[in-house]
Amino acid sequence: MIEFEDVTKQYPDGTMAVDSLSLRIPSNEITVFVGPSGCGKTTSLRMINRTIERTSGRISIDGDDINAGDPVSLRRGIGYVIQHAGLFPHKTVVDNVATVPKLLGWDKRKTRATAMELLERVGLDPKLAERYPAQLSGGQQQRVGVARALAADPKIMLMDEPFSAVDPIVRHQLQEELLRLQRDIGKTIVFVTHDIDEAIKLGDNVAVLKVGGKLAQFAPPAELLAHPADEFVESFVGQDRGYRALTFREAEGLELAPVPAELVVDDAGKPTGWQHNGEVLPLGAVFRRGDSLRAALDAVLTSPIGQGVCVDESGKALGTIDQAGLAGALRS
Ligand SMILES: Nc1ncnc2c1ncn2[C@@H]1O[C@H](COP(=O)(O)OP(=O)(O)OP(=O)(O)O)[C@@H](O)[C@H]1O
Repeated sequence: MIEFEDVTKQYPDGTMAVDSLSLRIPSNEITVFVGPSGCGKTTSLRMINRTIERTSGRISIDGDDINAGDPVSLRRGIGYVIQHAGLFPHKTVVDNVATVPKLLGWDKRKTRATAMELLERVGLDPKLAERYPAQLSGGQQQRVGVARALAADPKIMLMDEPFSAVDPIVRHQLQEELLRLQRDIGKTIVFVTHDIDEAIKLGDNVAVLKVGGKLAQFAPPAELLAHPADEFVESFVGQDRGYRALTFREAEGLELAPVPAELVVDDAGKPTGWQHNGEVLPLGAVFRRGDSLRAALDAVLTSPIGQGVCVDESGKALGTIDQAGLAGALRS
């Protein structure tokens, strides 16, 4: 656990960047700092690896004050990923990833094997290993940045707007991959973003900060959406928070109607489209039992006849739900 106790950062020009911040960041989970520009997210993050020193208060990792030891050994246990990846332009991809293991004096073969394994883990083709950063796309560079931060197997990863500089589709992929990776590696991740959707998607817990570096709310995303602590949080999470909250409600309990005759299925029972007025219309999105109500709503909205199809793990149609059925579930 990383604990902030009454932590303040005032820059020499008098700017109060972080004001009496107290919170507990649980181990092996993703905690997101979110808030408008200038609210002190980056300052809070960088105080954890002491690239910015706090003015007062205490920050501890598993009970030990981070100021007790020297910053260099502190940083050895903390990976750091930044916007634009911050890769060394004159080093190849594999050498970028191997930076910290080399500094730690690992033998060459182990270093290279670890670097190659990590590239694969973050979804990069090993063929890219000998390229230079400028020869990669923005999304690929970010993946290398994540691999580099993981190279020395740190317990903690600090990520400062790591996906902000890439287009929305790549950003979505990187978010999905971070969640997949986290299921395997279970690091303590502290992630900074100004994007509330990203915070809600990635965070096990979300800290909403206000300008002046004050903590407005610290809660799991579902709680933030259902019970914003004040008007600031309410306006920050947005007017469509009710819709977003559907992400956290499962489609498990929906009462499905039997598969209708108009649904076209293949030999394996997988739906392929809708028979309607003599033509076959596209299917639209489908959802699974374990998906969220948001996925079920999406299936209803994208179906050409307003019927969302629920499928099992093998993709076989189980039944359907329409707007009325969904509305009933939303009210309950
Ligand atoms: N070195 C510095 N000297 C003086 N003020 C600073 C310094 N660095 C940051 N600040 C100020 O501290 C406040 C918090 O900055 P910080 O970078 O932590 O915010 P942020 O929430 O990460 O912002 P953004 O989303 O725009 O990156 C801002 O008012 C900023 O201008």
